[in-house]
This record gives sequence, structure tokens and C-alpha cells, in this order.
Amino acid sequence: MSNKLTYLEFDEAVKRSLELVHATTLTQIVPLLDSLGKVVAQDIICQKNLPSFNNSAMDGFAFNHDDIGKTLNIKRVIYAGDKDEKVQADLKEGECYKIMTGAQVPNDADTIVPIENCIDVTKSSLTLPIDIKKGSNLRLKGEEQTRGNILFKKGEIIDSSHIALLASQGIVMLEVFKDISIAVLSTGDELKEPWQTSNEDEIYNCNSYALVALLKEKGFNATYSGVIPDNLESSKKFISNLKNYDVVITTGGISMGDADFVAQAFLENGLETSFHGVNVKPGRPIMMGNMGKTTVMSLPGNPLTAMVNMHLFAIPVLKKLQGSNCFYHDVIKATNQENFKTKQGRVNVVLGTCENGGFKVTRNNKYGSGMITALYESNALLVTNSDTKNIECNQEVGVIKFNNKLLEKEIDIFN
Ligand SMILES: Nc1nc2c(c(=O)[nH]1)N[C@H]1C(S)=C(S)[C@@H](COP(=O)(O)OP(=O)(O)OC[C@H]3O[C@@H](n4cnc5c(N)ncnc54)[C@H](O)[C@@H]3O)O[C@H]1N2
Ligand code: MOO
Repeated sequence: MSNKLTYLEFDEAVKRSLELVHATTLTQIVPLLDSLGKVVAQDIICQKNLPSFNNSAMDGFAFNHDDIGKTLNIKRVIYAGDKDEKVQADLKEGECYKIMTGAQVPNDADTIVPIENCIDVTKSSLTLPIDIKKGSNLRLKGEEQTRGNILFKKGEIIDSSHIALLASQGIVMLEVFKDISIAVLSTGDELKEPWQTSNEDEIYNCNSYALVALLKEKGFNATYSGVIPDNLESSKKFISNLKNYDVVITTGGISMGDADFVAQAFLENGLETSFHGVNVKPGRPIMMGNMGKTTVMSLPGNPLTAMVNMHLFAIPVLKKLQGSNCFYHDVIKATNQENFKTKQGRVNVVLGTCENGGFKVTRNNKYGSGMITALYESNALLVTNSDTKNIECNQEVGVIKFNNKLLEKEIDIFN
């Protein structure tokens, strides 16, 4: 326990927290669908043109644009999947192909007209309208992507749109960064596990479960590793067993209380503290550093604060360590719907709900750090700079939604 914490400025703490880690270099090969949510470890190069042959965007007729306005005989019908002689170019003057969406277009047709735009359509002939642009409804080989192009880059997080691209290339296995290993721990003799009986004077450990769940929501695999005991010797021993993890995240025991041994126990295990104490409300006691090859993130015990710190400070660091290119918060613009006050002299992190272009502060910003429901009632954070005293109704604000994707470039998050 230190006697007094020095509170680092928020910006500096964010900078230092990101400097603590470098992208992992460990990779693994995974099947296509198992790559969802993982960070890709190599550029993905186009191997098969998109599309890979000229094809029709409509059910209709493929013809030579010189024949516009004429009555044409239907040479044959071409279906999606037809190949070889069925798609050979063999139009004679005054002929066209009847063609289905996705079917190959022979080289002697340069334009497609949808069936409903033609005149006097019979089984064997039709008349073309005169107002058709050359090349319309013809999807050209390689117009979307050509072989050799980068489809997406190393460091991107695979989502369903990446899966579509990978499948379109016939890629069934790919290289992703191996999951970083994360241990989540609590501290405090007052804690009971949710499956235990708890008396009126005991509380349930909700932080560890909330943090493991939040990490899962963000694509990480964390292990709940127990409660660090509230005494220095046992804490030291407990922590010495965690050095194989890439990251250790703790909650509680890092403030000024007589039972706040966490910082000391980490220090005695070789922690090089990057900062302990940040000028932010809530979350002031937060501590980060490296203990050998393990990054340590000690968050305050108050449940609301622990989760807010996790969103704001910890997730970006973990994303960077996991190999993602994107580790800066995105901010969306919204209209503030209710006046509220903030504490000047500190960066404030304010909970609220961001919906339909509006931001509504939670409980008029009068909730406590120990609360659990205020977080449940919110889906976003608003960060003020230390000069801000209040946020006016109808003021445009910048908001960080809990489910935002992170960005490659840093942007201003302050209000
Ligand atoms: N003299 C001072 N006291 C405090 C300061 C300060 O600057 N000077 N800072 C306050 C702030 S701000 C915070 S936040 C808390 C953080 O303290 P700790 O990180 O040491 O957390 P604890 O004291 O261990 O616990 C705080 C609170 O949270 C409850 N808790 C802890 N772990 C869990 C858990 N896993 N699940 C649910 N609830 C948990 C714990 O019972 C306490 O009620 O310190 C202030 N004090
Ligand atoms: O960080 Mo504490 O939660 O401000 O009360």
C-alpha cells in the first residue's frame, strides 16, 4: 500500500498503457469459421478474380449493342453454371441469348437487358428497346477484385464480411494470431462466489464474472483464476503463480486501505509500474505495468469503475497485444438530451444511453462507483476533459458506445 497516489493525466496514462505492449507474434492455423473474431496474421491476397468470369446481373437477354432497337431471335438459353459449348460466342446477325442471373456471358454479347424491359417477348424472339446503355447489367471478370490485390490486411479482426471474402477465394484454413492468455482475479476477504451462500455482511464477487464476460464480448478468452487473499504474504505467493499469463487483470485492493496489498504484492514479484493513479473520475486508483513478460492491469474494486476502466483503458491495450491494427476508441456524434454536471479538474467518464442520434445521461450523472445497475442501464460512455463543468441539453457530444469497433487512428474523445 502506498501512502499517497500521484495522479497521472488521462492522456499520458492512455499513451503509457498502449506503450506497455507489442503485438503478439504467435500464430496458429484455424478453419474458416473458427477464425471469426480472431486477428488475421497475414495479408489476404486475391487468388480468384471477383467475379471470375463475365456474367449477367439480370434474367434477360444478352446481345450486341449494335442491335439496339431491333427485333432479335433467341439463339439459346444460358443458365448459371453452364460452360464450354453452351457459353461459346456464336451469335449471328439479328440474334441474342436468353440469359439467367449469374450465367456466363459469351464474348460476342456486350450488354444485357432485363426481360421485363423488352417488347413483344415470345419463346423465340423479342424487340429491344432503344434506351439501353452499352455494357449495362454485364458484370465483368475481375471488376470487383483482381488476382494479386490485397483483399484485407494483417491485423484486421475477422467478421462475417471477411468470412464472405475468404470463402469466395476457396480459403478454408488461415493464419490468425494465437489467443493471448488472460487471467482475471478478484481481491477481498468479503467476497463470496455466486454459488456460495452469502450473509448480509458478505458480498458476491461480480467483477470477475463481469470482466470475463466483457472480454468474451470483445473476442478474448479469459480465465477466472480466483480471489487474491487480503494479506501481503499470501498475495505475493498467489501472484507468483500467474507469470505464465500474457495478461493479469485484477480488481480491488489498489487504493489506500489497510487491506490494499495488491500493488505491493506485484512489486515484490518484479512489477515495473507504468502508472498507479490517474486523474479520472471514476477509476483513479487504476494501476498498470509489466511483470516480466506479463502485463498487469489492476482495476479498482468498485464494480462500475472496474467495468468502465476495462472499456476505456484495458480493451485497447489487449487489442494491440492481440495483434489488431485498431486500438483507438471510435466516437459517434449525438445530441445530448438532458443537462448534467461533471467534476472540474479531472477527466470524467459519464455513463449514458446512445440511441437514435441522442445521448441520455444515466441517472442525471448521480450514480456511485459501487453501483451495478447503472452500467446495465447504459450502453455508452462520454468522456469530458478536465475543464468541463457541465454538458448542456441539445449540445452535440461525442460518445463511445460499448459495442463500438476500435479504430486504426487516434481521434479526439473529449467533450
Ligand atoms: N482514502 C482513500 N480511499 C479511497 C480512495 C482514495 O483515493 N483514498 N479511492 C476510492 C476509489 S476512487 C475507489 S474506486 C476505491 C477502489 O479501491 P480498491 O481498488 O482498493 O477496491 P476495494 O477497496 O478492494 O473495493 C472497493 C469496493 O468494491 C467492492 N468489490 C471489490 N471487489 C469486488 C468484486 N470482485 N465484486 C464485487 N464487488 C467488489 C468492495 O467490496 C468495495 O465495496 O477506493 C476508494 N477509497
Ligand atoms: O475510481 Mo473510484 O470508482 O472513482 O470511486
